[in-house]
Amino acid sequence: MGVKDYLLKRIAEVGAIHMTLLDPDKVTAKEFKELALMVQEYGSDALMVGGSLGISEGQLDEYLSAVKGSLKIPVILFPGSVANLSRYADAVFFLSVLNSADPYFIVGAQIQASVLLVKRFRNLEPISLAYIIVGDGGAVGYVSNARPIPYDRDDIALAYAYTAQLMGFDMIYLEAGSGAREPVRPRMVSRVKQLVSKPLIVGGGIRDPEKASELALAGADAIVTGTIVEEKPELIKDIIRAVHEGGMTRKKRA
Ligand SMILES: CC(C)=CCC/C(C)=C/CC/C(C)=C/CC/C(C)=C/COP(=O)(O)OP(=O)(O)O
Ligand SMILES: O=P(O)(O)OC[C@@H](O)CO
Ligand SMILES: [Mg+2]
Repeated sequence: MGVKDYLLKRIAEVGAIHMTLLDPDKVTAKEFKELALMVQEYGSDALMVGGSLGISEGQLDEYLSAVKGSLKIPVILFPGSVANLSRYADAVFFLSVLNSADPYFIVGAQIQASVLLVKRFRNLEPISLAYIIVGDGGAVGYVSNARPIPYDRDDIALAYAYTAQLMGFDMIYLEAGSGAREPVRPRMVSRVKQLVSKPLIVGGGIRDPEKASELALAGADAIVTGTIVEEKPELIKDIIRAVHEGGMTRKKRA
């Protein structure tokens, strides 16, 4: 089974899945492996690997080849640039920053990456992703020259998300930015989810089980946490459980 189908299957089973984002720029290769195995043990459904700045192709190969074979959950690249590809991953989020003001981040980097995927990385499964930056925006908002959607403008988020669905993206990601002071608001998530049927990923600034559960209940199909596992790994077990419980509760209500 491909990675996209696996994610869809897990979403159907548990209502909402958890994905852990590890940034090779922030941890050593040894810590990377320990954290990846730890989140797998606690039930995280997939590992995303990326960062906005500071990762080289050689570093990705080194970190990922060291976990290949010992991880059962899929490794999905979350590239901050065309250089962030590695044959040791299972899939790549083929992302487009829909609300960037610079066409390079909407389609320019992607045409460069597409050639590499055909010529050098045939084993990577591309999963197209509409990446919509909200609120704080974090490093990714700055680097991709995004015009972040204000936290309270559900109507604009909805317009972007529905556009993404019409354009045929596999998945939609509402991103407040890594380490955001405030995550995307549950009301925005629930309004987008009411209209859009594509899997909805939510991330940025989610630091506790309560917020994770609230967003899963509001309609997030996948919750991403990154910074918390680097800073307070002891919290991750409860966050993963909260996502799955929130997802199951929403599924029962539906
Ligand atoms: C489609 C392919 C293969 C490449 C293009 C990739 C593009 C357009 C990237 C531009 C947008 C960008 C910078 C995305 C970064 C996504 C990401 C890894 C976010 C998480 O990083 P952060 O955590 O925000 O940043 P830190 O480095 O501060 O942790
Ligand atoms: O690091 P955090 O704040 O968990 O954000 C994760 C992810 O949404 C960033 O791309
Ligand atoms: Mg980060």
